[in-house]
Formats: sequence, C-alpha cells, structure tokens
Amino acid sequence: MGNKRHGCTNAYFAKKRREKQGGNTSENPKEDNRSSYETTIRENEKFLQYYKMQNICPKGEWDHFISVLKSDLPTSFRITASSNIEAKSLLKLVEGVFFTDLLKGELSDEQKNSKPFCLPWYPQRLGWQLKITRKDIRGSEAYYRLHNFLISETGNGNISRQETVSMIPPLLLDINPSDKILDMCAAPGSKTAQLIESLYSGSTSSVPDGLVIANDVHNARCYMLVHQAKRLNSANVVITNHDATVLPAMHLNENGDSLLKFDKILCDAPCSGDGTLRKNPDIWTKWSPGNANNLHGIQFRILKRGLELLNVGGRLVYSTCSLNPIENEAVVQRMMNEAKGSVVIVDARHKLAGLKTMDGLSQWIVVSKDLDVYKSFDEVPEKWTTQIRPQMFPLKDDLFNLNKCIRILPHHQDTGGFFVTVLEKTKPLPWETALKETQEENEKSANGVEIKENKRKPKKRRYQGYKEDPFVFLTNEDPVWPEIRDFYELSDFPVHCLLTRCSVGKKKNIYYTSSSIRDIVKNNQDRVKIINTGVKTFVRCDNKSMKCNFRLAQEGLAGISSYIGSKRRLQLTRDEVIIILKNPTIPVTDLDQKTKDKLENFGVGSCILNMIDENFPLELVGWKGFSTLKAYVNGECRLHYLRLLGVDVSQFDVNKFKKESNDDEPVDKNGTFIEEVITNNTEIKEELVPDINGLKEELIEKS
Ligand SMILES: C[S@@+](CC[C@H](N)C(=O)[O-])C[C@H]1O[C@@H](n2cnc3c(N)ncnc32)[C@H](O)[C@@H]1O
Repeated sequence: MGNKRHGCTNAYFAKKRREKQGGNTSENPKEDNRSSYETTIRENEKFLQYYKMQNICPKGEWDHFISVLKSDLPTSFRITASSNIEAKSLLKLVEGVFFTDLLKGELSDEQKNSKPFCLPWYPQRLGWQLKITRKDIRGSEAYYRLHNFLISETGNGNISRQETVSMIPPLLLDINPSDKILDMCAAPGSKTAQLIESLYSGSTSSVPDGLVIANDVHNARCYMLVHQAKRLNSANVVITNHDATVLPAMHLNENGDSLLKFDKILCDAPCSGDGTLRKNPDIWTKWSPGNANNLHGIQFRILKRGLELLNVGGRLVYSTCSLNPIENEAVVQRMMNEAKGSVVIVDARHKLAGLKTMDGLSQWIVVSKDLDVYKSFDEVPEKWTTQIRPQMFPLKDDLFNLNKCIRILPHHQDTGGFFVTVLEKTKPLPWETALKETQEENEKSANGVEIKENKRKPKKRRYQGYKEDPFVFLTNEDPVWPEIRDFYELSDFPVHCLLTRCSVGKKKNIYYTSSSIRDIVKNNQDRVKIINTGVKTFVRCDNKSMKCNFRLAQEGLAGISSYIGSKRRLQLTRDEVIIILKNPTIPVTDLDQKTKDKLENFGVGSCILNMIDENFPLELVGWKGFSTLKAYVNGECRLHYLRLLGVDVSQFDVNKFKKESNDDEPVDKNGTFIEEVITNNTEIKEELVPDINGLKEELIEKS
C-alpha cells in the first residue's frame, strides 16, 4: 500500500447526508443546529419488552444496559496499521502530543474524566476510545487541535474514525499477506479498510500476493468504498457491485475452468441495526420485532453464498450490529444445520483479551410483529408464516456450540452492541459434493463431451447505476509505454498490470494493480459489475520541458518505486526534506552542495525524493524545475510528513473558535501556502500546479 492519498471527501459526504435529511448544511459551527438527535425520543416499549424476554442481558444489569443504550456513543479511532514505521510514529504523536496537550487545557470536570484509553484487545496499541462524543470534540475549543488532527489524518488515510465494536470482525479473520479476501457487504467500508491494512501489515513486499474484493449491492454505496480504498492506495483491491446472495464465482483464467475461492470472507450482513441505537437514535422510533424476522432470510442466503465461495480450511466471520438472536444465532444455527458437519464455530474470544463479551444464546423466543410469542412453527398463524420461518426456532439442544458466538453489550465497555461469529469450513458443503457428483456423471454420460457448470452461458444481468468506463490493460506495444519505461528506467516492470479507463483518445491517468487483481478484472468484466480498481501511478502532464508525458503520482509510488532506476532519484537529507515540505518550491541554490552537484545533470521533470534515514525511509514524488525543486504532494500530505518528522505544525492549525477574530493576523508564506492547498484541495488544482509552475519557470529562465 502506498503513501496514503491526500484529499478528503468525508466532509462532502457528511454535507450531502445532512442535505438529504433536510438538516443544516452549514460548515460554520456556530450555525450548526444538529439538534434533531437530541430531540429524538429514546423510548420504545416493545423494544424493552422484547429484549427482556430474550434474556440478552444479565438481570441485575438491565437498568444500566438501557441507560447506556439511551446515551450518545463515545468517539473511537484507530491508527492505520499498514506501514509499521508510520503507525508507530503517529502513535507516538497521538500519545505524546495530542493527548498530553488535551489534558493540559482548561477542562471541565467531566472533560477531565474523559481521558483517552487504548483498546487493550486492538493490536499494537493502535485502537483508541475517548469518553466523549464526536459532537463534544467538534463543539469544544479544548479539543480543536485534536479535532483538526483527526480530520486531517483521516482524510489522508492515516487514521480511521470507526466505532469500537466495528473494529472486531476483521481482527478475527487472522489475515496473512497472501490471503484472498472477500468482503461481501462492504459499504461504507470501514472494515474493508482494516482488511486491506492487514494484508500489508504482515507483508515484506510493497505489493502483497493477497487481494481484497469489496462488494456491495447498492451502486451508490459502492462509491463510498471507492473513497475508502483510495485513501489507502492499494493495488490489491477490486470493488464490485453485486447481490451477495448470488455473487458469481470469479474466473481466474480466460477458459473459466479455474474458479476463485477465498481464504477469508467477511459477511457483515445488512441488519436491523439496534446495536447502533447510541449512534443512530432514530432507530428507537422505527424499531419493531418484525424487522428482524424480515431480515433473517437474506442474512442466511448471504452467509450461505459466502460459505460456498470459501476454500476448505478457510475462515468466514459473520457479524451484525444487531442485538436480535433472530438475525444472529438463528441465522448461524440454520446454516450449521444445513452444512451437516462441514462447518464449525471457532472460539475466538482469546483474540479479544481484555474485552468483556457474552456467550451466544442457545435459546431464544420467536415473536410476530405484535409481540405474540410462538414456541414452535406449528403454533404460528398462517398470516405470519411468510415472516416467521421454521428454521428461526432454537433447537432443544445446542448441537453446534452456539455459545462460542460472541455478543457485546453496550454497557460493558461503553460501546455499541454487536454480534460476531467465526466459522471454519472443514470440508465441502453437502450440496457442493452433490453438485460435483452430478457434474461428473453428466461428463461421463456425454461420452467425452465436456459439460461444465461454469461454461454455461451466463444470464444477461441488468446493472444499476452508471455504466463504468472499461478497464483497459496496457501491453508492451502500447504507444505510451516506451517513453515511460525509458524516462523512469523501469526494468522488469509488469507493464500488463498498468491500466487506463479509456479505450480511445489520450490516456490521462494510468493505474497500477497487482497481477492477481489484473487477472480477476480481465476475466470477469462481463460477469460482475466492477466499479473500481488500481492505484493512480502515472498522470499525464504534457510539460514540454520533460522528456516524458507522464509524471509520477504520490499515490502509486510505493507500488512501483522498486522498479525505478537511479536516473530519476534524488537522495536528500532530513533537513532538506523538511525545507522542501515547508515550502511550495525551493531554489536549487538553497540545497546542500552534494544535492546541487547531482542536480547539475538532472533533467527537468518528475522524480523521486528519497530521504536518507534508516529509521524512517521516506519517499516523495518531486518535481525538478530548471532551477528549483519541489515536493509534488498536497498540503495534507505535507503536514502529515512534517508531523512525523517531528516538526511543530501547530501554526497551521486553524482554531475555528478564534478564526473570526484572527482573520487580520498575518500568516507566514508557508502557512498561507499549506492552508491554501488544504482548503482548496482538489485533484484539478494539483494537476494544474506543475504546468503553471513549469511554465512560469520556463518564462523566468528564458527572460
Ligand atoms: C452493515 S452494512 C455493512 C457495513 C460495512 N461492512 C462496514 O464496516 O462499513 C451492510 C451493507 O450490506 C449491503 N447489502 C444489503 N443487501 C445486500 C446484498 N444482498 N448483497 C450485498 N450487499 C448487501 C448494504 O448496502 C450495506 O451497505
């Protein structure tokens, strides 16, 4: 995974969401009237009756459970784990600067009790929870530096603000860098991001062998996945848009005689979401026991398809943010019953040391939406038999060790409610074996004529949403390849892993994927709707002074850097990198003599700036002008690296509470520059900057 992308659209999504909800769209905190949640009535008599009957909470804890459910959710976040060195440096900064700072400020008694704490079960101390809500952080001056920091580092993928319990499922998948992973219901993608990070965190290669396919049935929500994946700059991800209950097995080659099976699958199913009542209080008014009954069927079908796509020996995690056994244990029990011993429930609690959990239920009640309780399917009146299914009832004995399922109750750790189960496939599912036998018989009876399931003509599918541009992979014969290859001295580079999104006309961006992702995209474009893949690696810049029409993109640098020769590399000292990051452009004359010497015969154009530091290897895309050098990265990225290099960047922190009164204060040249790039941080601007600068430089030097 490359250096993370810099450009935040979180605010955009939040604004759109508020617009849709008819709420305030203002970015000014003083005008912010997000009070609708405060006025939501957090009561529902049926909810209380139902869960009392379900016995999901120990009797003496009921009142505590309900009072916590009615309160707002605290903030939690995790530091991106894909690059160990960066994660460690950021952690040092979080613990050493922001939290210490925070506790030094003028705090109310309540705020003093809100000391951040590290989630004991999250690896490498990278998961954190604060005893304050997001609203508190947004609305209090004492937290403005932390708030700015979280927003800036979230935008460029170094931090993810994620609900504590939602961090659990990916951890239980035990991911290795070579794993083929499927995220069946992935949007908006916080767990997908964790899956991608896990692929990289154990890998010694900048492009691991494994892959992540992130899928969601809702076309619009798939673009949230695109946003998530882009923050992480991974060449190992594909985003697909398909109904997970009938997700086709992907072809690994052109003949379609080799199908992709996954080593790890996350099935984070659509659910009634009553575990998220603290975050989404409007669920209080909408809640009905009928919702769970209506979801049970689709949850089961998604889980079943997941197990079909799983390798024998592979692991699947089924999770929901619902407290309801009909969506949880009943789904798992039904699946275990059909799997007939080919799947086992794994006890994974030891992976969550320090987290208080409850055992899965082995007995529960089944009710209609009017809260009438039925002990067996025979008692269910006909009018409810489409909603209540026989498989929803608990078996008399717990034949499948449902107690190994994991429940998390909100009041135990001040979190949301959650359900998670780890399943392992120990042999083919009974119907997979039967299918294989029928297939073999068909083959025999056809007397040598091969009839293969996967060779049948696929049904024509109607796709929703935009028609995506094609994914066109480059070949050695592509007209743009020789100039790129020669300019960057790319040796042994897998050119067939580069792709564009246009089949005719000038190529603008060139993306890079791992070779397994390339095979999947090439062989399945007609069968599954592929929304996005690849990390931006080369960008057309048409600068006449450069001998190649494509510059490097910071996003894709980590993936291809090892292939690039020495001609376009510059070794810089730590101090030089700091100066370059602090300034928009610097004259070559300001650099060390060694660098000046090297730059004498260094052609104009895109290059790699390598910082010489064993403990913190840093690579940036740079631009060598006629007599200047600059880092070709945006403002957030500059701030990030300056922070990691120990530079105090507090001068760039905008205190929105004081902003109006400070408007007249002069800001130094660097401050203005960085702030400008952050606030106007658009791709278009980034694309334009070098050309304008190149042009300016050319003019200045010519005159
Ligand atoms: C609980 S959310 C997933 C949250 C996500 N895993 C995360 O951590 O950000 C459930 C998702 O399932 C999707 N979904 C619903 N039905 C689906 C189906 N039949 N196939 C695939 N996805 C589905 C919804 O669009 C929704 O995005």
